Amino acid sequence: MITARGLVQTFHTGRGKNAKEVHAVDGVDLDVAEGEVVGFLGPNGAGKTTTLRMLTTLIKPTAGTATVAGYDVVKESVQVRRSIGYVSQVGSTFSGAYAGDEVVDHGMLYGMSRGDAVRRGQELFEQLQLDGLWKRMPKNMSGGQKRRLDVVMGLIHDPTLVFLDEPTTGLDPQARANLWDHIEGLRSRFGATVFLTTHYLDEADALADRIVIIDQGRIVASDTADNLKAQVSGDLVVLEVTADQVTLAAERLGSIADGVETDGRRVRGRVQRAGRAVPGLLRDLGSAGVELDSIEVLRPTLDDVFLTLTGRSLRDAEAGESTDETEIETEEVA
Ligand SMILES: Nc1ncnc2c1ncn2[C@@H]1O[C@H](COP(=O)(O)OP(=O)(O)OP(=O)(O)O)[C@@H](O)[C@H]1O
Repeated sequence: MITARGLVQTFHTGRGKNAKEVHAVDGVDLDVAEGEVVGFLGPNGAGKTTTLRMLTTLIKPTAGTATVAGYDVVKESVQVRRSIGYVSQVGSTFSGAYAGDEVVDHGMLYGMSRGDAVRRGQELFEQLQLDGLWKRMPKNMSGGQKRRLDVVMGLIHDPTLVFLDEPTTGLDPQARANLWDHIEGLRSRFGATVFLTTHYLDEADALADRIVIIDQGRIVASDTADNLKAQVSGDLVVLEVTADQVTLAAERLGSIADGVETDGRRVRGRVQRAGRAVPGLLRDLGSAGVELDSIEVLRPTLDDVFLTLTGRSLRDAEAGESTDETEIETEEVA
């Protein structure tokens, strides 16, 4: 459904001695199969939206090639646009009209008849729990309702491939969970292929069959969440013991764990497949005379994966990015 080879997007910002090249996307290869739900994960400024904008034909790649739904993003951009749904980060509704009218107009832009657009629009309103809001202006909707309306706009023409750019950013937890259900339904009910960007780890974890991680314009990993976690981290085992047993506990944990650290009465270390290793560890601790106050086993998170791959945590990576933003003067390519 999506194939990209060596995709590059270089922005030129500033003028004169302030001129600067921003390598927003720096050689991205992607393969997304039909029916897959792929989560495109990375910190702010990693290049997610720029990649998406190239794949949805909104900007031309500086270099590299991509086909989407079988069409070349540069030479056959019209066909690409007809084949995809796109829910942008900023949303696509114009707040001065009724929601239903906007949706119908949008469908007609894709060549649907008014009758079909109304029928499909009403169906989607119902499925996305927007019933009763057909004659409401988007500006009078809640954030969650507006976001779901964006999703309706992206789906009105029944695309088999849907791009969602940070679909749940800014939503409260309940609205997020609700939208997750709908995104899951895109595949289960409509058989759609879904490519979504996010910087929420739990979102990628919950929704995606496969996670592609991008950092500084380059893909640093691509696999299922489970495989990514299994490859890089091991589970974190945390023991709590009395102060006089910390050294002994650390020594015993050290026999099966990497990177053992102590912190007050806590001893922690990373253990491969802790589920299998912990019973033996408990016996070992028992025979060494260590009495445990508690033991906790924490499965690795995608943040651990990111940390292992890049040496930074996703949150730190984001904090580091924000100062850059103000310097940038926009100069789009296409
Ligand atoms: N039109 C533009 N002109 C100049 N620089 C740009 C432009 N668009 C994006 N950039 C820069 O390119 C880099 C990648 O931006 P992009 O929006 O693709 O990141 P992102 O991963 O989608 O981030 P976010 O999660 O914040 O949306 C950033 O450094 C950004 O500031």
